[in-house]
Amino acid sequence: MEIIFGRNKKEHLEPVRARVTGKIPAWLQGTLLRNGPGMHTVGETRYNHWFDGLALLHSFTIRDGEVYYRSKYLRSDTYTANIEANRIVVSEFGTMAYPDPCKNIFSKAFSYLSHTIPDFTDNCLINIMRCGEDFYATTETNYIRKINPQTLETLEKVDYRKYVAVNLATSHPHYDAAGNVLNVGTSIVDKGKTKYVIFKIPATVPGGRKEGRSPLKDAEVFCSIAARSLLSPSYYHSFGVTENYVVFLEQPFKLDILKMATAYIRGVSWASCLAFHGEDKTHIHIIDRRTRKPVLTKYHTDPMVVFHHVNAYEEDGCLLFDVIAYEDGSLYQLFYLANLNKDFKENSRLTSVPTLKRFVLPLHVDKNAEVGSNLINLSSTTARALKEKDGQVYCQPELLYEGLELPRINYAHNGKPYRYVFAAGVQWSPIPTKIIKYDILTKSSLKWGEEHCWPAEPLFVPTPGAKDEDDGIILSAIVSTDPQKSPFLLVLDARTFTELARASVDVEMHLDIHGLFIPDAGWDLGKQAPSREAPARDMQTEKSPPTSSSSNNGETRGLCSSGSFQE
Ligand SMILES: CC1=C(/C=C/C(C)=C/C=C/C(C)=C/C=O)C(C)(C)CCC1
Ligand SMILES: [Fe+2]
Repeated sequence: MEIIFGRNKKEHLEPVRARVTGKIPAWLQGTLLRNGPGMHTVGETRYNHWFDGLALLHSFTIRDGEVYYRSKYLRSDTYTANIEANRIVVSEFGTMAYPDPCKNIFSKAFSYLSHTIPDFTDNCLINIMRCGEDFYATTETNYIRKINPQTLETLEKVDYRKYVAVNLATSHPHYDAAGNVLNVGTSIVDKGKTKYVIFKIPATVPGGRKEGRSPLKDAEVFCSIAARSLLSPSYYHSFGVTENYVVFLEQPFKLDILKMATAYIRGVSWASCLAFHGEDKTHIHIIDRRTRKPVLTKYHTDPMVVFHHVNAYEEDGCLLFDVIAYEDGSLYQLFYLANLNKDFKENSRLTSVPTLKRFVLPLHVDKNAEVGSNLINLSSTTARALKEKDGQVYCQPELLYEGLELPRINYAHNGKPYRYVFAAGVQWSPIPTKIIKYDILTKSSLKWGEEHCWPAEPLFVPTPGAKDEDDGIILSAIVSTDPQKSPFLLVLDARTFTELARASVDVEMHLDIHGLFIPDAGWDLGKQAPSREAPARDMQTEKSPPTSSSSNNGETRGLCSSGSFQE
C-alpha cells in the first residue's frame, strides 16, 4: 500500500487527456470534482494519520465522450505555512505540530498557554460543498476554503465563526431543491454552553448576491440542541434529513474538551481526545423543520458509532433513517499511516464491520400504548421501537447489509422514499475493494471489482429526464496497486452495474474521500489559474512562495485568541 499511502502526489495543473475505452454516454457532460489527502510528508517531517494529509483537489472533466484530468493542492494557509517552513507546522487530526522550537522556559510556557485556545487547521481535505454558485473545500473545523471548480485555484478562507458560533462543522451538508445548504456544527463552551447548531446557508438572497459577498453572510441558525455534557460533546461526521425533520445522533463517541485544551502541552494529537464510551446510549434527536424545535419524544438506541447517514424519510407516521453503523470507534485508528504502510493486511483489519442499519421512529407515541410494546407497524421492516416506562422510546434497528461504507444515493431521493444505496464495499479493511449497489426492497446487491483496484466513493449521476431511481451512471475514481495499471475513472451503468467506459490517466493519482459532480457549464478547458498562484513544484524538495492570502509570518495557527473555546 506504499504506492497509495506512502508517496506524495504531484499536481497536474494542465488538463491531462485520458485514454477512454468503452463509450461514455453522450449526455454525460460535466466535471467530477473530488478532494482527499495527497501529501503525507513535508521536508523531513511526516504526518501520522491519513486524515492529516494536505488536501489535493482533482477533477475529471467529461466532454463529448472524452475525459480530462487535473489536480492541484489546496493552497490553504496550512499548506503555505508548511511548505514555507519545509516541515509540518500546523496540527492536524492525528499529528500535533510544534511550530517554533521554543528557546527558553518563558517562551515555552507562553507558547503552551496560547495553544489552550486552539485555532484549527484550514487543510480542507474531506469534501466539496456547493453554496449557490460558489464551491468550497471542507473539513470538520471552523474553516472552509472557497475554490474555483474549473481551475482548482484556492480562493478565500472563510471562518464559520464569523457567521455562526461553531468551532466544528460537518463536511456533509444537505441541500434542498433550491440549493440552500443545511449543516450542523458544534459550539464549544460558548457563553457557558456546548450546543449542536443546525444552520442554513441560503443559495440566493432577495435582490441577488452581490459580487464577492459570501453566502455565509446570510447564514442563519435553524435550531440548536444543548449537548448532554458541556465538556464532552459527541463527535459526528454527518446527519440526516427528511422532508419535515432533521435527524441528529448524539452518539457515545465523544470529544473530551479538557483533553483538547491540554493536548498541545501534553504533546498528543486531537485524535487522542476522541473516545468511545460503550457504557452510554446513543441519543436520537429529531428536529421538526416546520417549528424549528426538537420533537418532545426522547428516542435512544444502543451505543454505536456512525460516520455516514445514508438517507431518511417519513412513512405512515414513522421516520425511517438508514446509517452505516459500527460497534465502536476503532475505525479512525485504522487510518494511521503506520498501519496502512506496513503489514497492511494485519494492521488494518476491521474489528467492527460497517453495517447498513435501518432505524424506525414513531412520530406520535400513543399515550395508551403499553410499556414494552412495539410502536412500529410497517410491513417493510423488522426495525422496532419499544415504549419505555418513562415514555422514552428505545429503537432496535433492522440490519440490512454488512461491509459497506461511503454511501451515496440518487440525491433526488434525499429525504424521500428510496430504494438503492451505492457504496464502497469493504471486507477486512476500511479501504474499499468493491463498488456495491444494494437494493433495499429486494435485499439483493450488485458488485463491481477488479484485481489490485481500490475504488473511491461511487457517485450517482442521473440520466437527464430519468424516471427510475437507478436510471443513471456511477462514477468512481479507481487507483491501482499494480504498477502496470494506470488509475482510471470508471463509468458504470447504475441499473445493471455493467461497465460502460473507463478513462485511464497516466498519473500517480491519490485515493480521494468525497466530492460532487457539476453538470457542464461549458468551461473552457484551456483556461488556467491566474498567475498569482505558485506553479507546480516537486513537493518534497522545493518551497512554494506564499499566496497573497497567507501572511501568517511563519507563525502558526494553533494559537488564536478567539474566545469561544475558553471557559
Ligand atoms: C483537525 C480536527 C478534527 C479533524 C477531523 C477530521 C479531519 C476528520 C476526518 C474524517 C473523515 C475523513 C471521515 C471519513 O469518513 C476534529 C477531530 C474534528 C477536531 C479537532 C481538529
Ligand atoms: Fe464522509
